[in-house]
Amino acid sequence: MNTGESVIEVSRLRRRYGPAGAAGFDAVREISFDVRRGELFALLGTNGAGKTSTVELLEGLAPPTGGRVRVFGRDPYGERAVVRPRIGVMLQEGGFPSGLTAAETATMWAGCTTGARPVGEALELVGLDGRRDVRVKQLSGGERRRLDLALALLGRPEVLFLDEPTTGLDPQARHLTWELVRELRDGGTTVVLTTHYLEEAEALADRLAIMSEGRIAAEGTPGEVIAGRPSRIRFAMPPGWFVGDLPPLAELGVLRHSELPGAGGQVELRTRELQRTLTGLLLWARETGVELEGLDARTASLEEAFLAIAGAGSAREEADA
Ligand SMILES: Nc1ncnc2c1ncn2[C@@H]1O[C@H](COP(=O)(O)OP(=O)(O)OP(=O)(O)O)[C@@H](O)[C@H]1O
Repeated sequence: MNTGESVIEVSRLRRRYGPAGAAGFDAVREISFDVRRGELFALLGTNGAGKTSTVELLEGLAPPTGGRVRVFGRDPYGERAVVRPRIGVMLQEGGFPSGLTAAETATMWAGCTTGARPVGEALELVGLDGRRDVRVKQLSGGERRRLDLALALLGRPEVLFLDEPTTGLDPQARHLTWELVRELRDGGTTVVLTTHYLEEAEALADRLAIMSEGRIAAEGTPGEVIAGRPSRIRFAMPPGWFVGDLPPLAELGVLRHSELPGAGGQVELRTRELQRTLTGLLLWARETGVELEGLDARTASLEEAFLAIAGAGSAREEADA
């Protein structure tokens, strides 16, 4: 359903807290990206990277300090009355009176929503139809998250903002939420997701951006973001054999190798040419009759890419470059 048309356009966006000068803080530093209609776009980053500060600008909750944001071609802050009815926002902890039931909460929220879908339908979408008469305070944490999602869906939004939608959900409820989000996306809803679960981004996102210190450090499809990271090969050398016995590693395309401490001759190789390195290694093993125990080869995961890009693993990964 991605039509190529941009529904969110962000250009050199800035957000600063506090006064100009050293006393203030630049949380969002000239970031640019587009989100296309029908696409699921994930915003990732470590704590404090600037995700919430960015999303709040997209939702029209605050004006940017600089740059430009457009949703449906409109200014979400200056033209909030036009933009707000077309977006759905799943808040972290909706903050509703906990004495109300799930259905009463949704009914109250529907009263503030233009063209709201029936409350029963919204609760059914998130699998809470059987819990409609339960008070919010008696819902589990995961059920409350799903109620937050039901409220965001009441207005049949064209653009849905999901902030950590599966935090506190058990694996089954998480997968149900993923299915629902996919169905919404397949039905044409544009979704902007912030999450700390990298497997969630990998499972759902058409494209993603990784924020670090207020900037976008990487952007693209999950495959594109991962592609730049080296793959990993692990095995154990049999007794009496050493890394120095392997063919020249640089000729096999190995960027870096390490011998894992205390792990019985475990060797780890990093390569951007997995097939070439692996072929060379296996040919050598056949020629010498060596058994590479526990041989394991894998392409980088989004988590590895994230750790490298967002900084936590930067020093080590820079050595690969
Ligand atoms: N109202 C505020 N006043 C001053 N600084 C703020 C304010 N809100 C956020 N910040 C700072 O801006 C930076 C970005 O915060 P933000 O909440 O956008 O990050 P985030 O990526 O959403 O983090 P998290 O994953 O922890 O939710 C942080 O350093 C934070 O301390």
